[in-house]
Amino acid sequence: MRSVKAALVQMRVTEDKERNLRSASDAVRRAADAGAQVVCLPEMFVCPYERHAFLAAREARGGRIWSALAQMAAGSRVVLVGGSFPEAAEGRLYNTCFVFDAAGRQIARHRKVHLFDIDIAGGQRFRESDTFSPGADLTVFDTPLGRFGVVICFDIRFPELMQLMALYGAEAVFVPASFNMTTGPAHWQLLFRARALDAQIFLLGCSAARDARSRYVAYGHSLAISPWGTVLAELGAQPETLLVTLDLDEALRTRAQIPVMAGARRTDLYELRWQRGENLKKPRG
Ligand SMILES: NC(=O)CCC(=O)C(=O)O
Repeated sequence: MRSVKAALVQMRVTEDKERNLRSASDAVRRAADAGAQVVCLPEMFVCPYERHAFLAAREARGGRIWSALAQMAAGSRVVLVGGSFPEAAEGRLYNTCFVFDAAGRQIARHRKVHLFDIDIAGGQRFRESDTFSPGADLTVFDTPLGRFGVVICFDIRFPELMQLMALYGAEAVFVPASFNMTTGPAHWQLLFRARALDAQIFLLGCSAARDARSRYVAYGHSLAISPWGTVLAELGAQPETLLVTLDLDEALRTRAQIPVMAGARRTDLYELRWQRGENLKKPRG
């Protein structure tokens, strides 16, 4: 069995960037001490989920946040899916996740592809595109533990993205996230289970802990779903770290038994294709 121990850090996010970095670093260290090999942080783990906070916390690659993440990975000897932070680049801002190997080297970068613009009558309203530009990459990366993918929060609503990552060999996809109190109770678990089944992969969603005093209230409920659609573990709303062991061969077993992602697709009738595939590893057929 090719097993991987993963940790999802559902941390409390405050206005204080340095305090958030310390909380993240302590949690990564504790997760590594508990045996985690890959650790994921939440979307925007350095600042509250609000436009003014995004602007105040923005930094370039190589800055304080990026360097702190690299140190966390190297110091704890884990693969680190570094949540996300407002990345300043090319005169724009992106909602970006950097991934580091256990030596602290950057091995992937995902800029959120689908920006969170919703307007629900009597419920949550948000316009992420007022602040951020969208990314344009499908992010699949190799580690000594297996081939993984990363998307950010609202990206989970787009089944094509997860299926494409599965075609490009991802066995587990990490999702730094921050759902809210309108769509969280209604859609969070359902979306993760649906996407895990669509793509026949492990899906791991890592949210910030809920803070009822903040303007944007995160749902919490970080969770891990198997390629069979089973909820392996799910947290509540409080700060806590979820530890879960993934049997990566389950993705292959599931595909062999129900060949949705392995042979049964009618590619003579329809096609699933990443338009900018030149930088990606070969798809699995
Ligand atoms: N931060 C986000 O992208 C939130 C996505 C969300 O809440 C949703 O319903 O989708």
